[in-house]
Amino acid sequence: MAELHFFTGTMDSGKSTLALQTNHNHAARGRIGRIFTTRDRAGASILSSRLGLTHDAIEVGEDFDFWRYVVDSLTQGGRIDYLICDEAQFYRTAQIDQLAKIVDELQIDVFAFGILTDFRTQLFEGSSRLVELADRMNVLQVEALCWCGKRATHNARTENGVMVVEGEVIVVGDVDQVDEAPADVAYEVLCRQHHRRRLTAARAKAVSLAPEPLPFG
Ligand SMILES: Nc1ncnc2c1ncn2[C@@H]1O[C@H](COP(=O)(O)OP(=O)(O)O)[C@@H](O)[C@H]1O
Ligand SMILES: Cc1cn([C@H]2C[C@H](O)[C@@H](COP(=O)(O)O)O2)c(=O)[nH]c1=O
Repeated sequence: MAELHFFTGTMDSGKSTLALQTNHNHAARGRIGRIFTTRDRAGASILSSRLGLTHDAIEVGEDFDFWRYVVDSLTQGGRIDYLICDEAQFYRTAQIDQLAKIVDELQIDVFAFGILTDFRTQLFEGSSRLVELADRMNVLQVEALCWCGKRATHNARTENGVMVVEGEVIVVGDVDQVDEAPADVAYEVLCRQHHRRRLTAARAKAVSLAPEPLPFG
């Protein structure tokens, strides 16, 4: 039976690496797949991992129709055994619904990868629908760590080095500054406590270096 798999973790937890490994393992056994992504840091129609691997991919635009794409491919004599879908947090609800229909009606495995929540700690549209529909939800085993050493569970956004909790939901960027991001935007993974307190690594360092007040009075 085909299944809809959702692999999730914070930014920098290895999702894109696992997406490429999954594709490699299936392709190595003669299965034929298609790779999709959207708004990858490396640019359009590329799936990139921080380990240096990249692969051509089909760019998923706002109006892309997975069901139509797969049905058209099969009708034209193509073969599809599985789909790899990276940055799935950015997909629309209707697109996740199409992926579920492809699994159920065409018996094609779908492996979706994405972060669960945005910088405000709210579910992304695509991830929310995947949580509702996936046959299996898997949290990445390689843990990204907060600066304090605890498991990172949340993604923080900084502007000019200061953590923010308001703004556009989608801003492509990296845990280090990247060329494509607005000059002042970056991300940092944090544990929940430090996300709640808006305590990034830089702020924690600044606080710890602040001089003790002198014991007057
Ligand atoms: N120089 C490196 N050596 C070993 N592992 C690295 C290196 N750089 C990045 N990584 C690994 O790559 C992971 C990020 O992989 P990636 O697939 O790009 O993450 P995601 O798609 O979840 O954002 C990091 O958590 C780390 O484990
Ligand atoms: C938290 C958050 C992230 N993003 C963007 C930043 C990156 O381009 C991707 C995540 O990619 P990764 O491979 O998992 O590192 O999402 C965003 O647009 N909005 C956010 O709130």
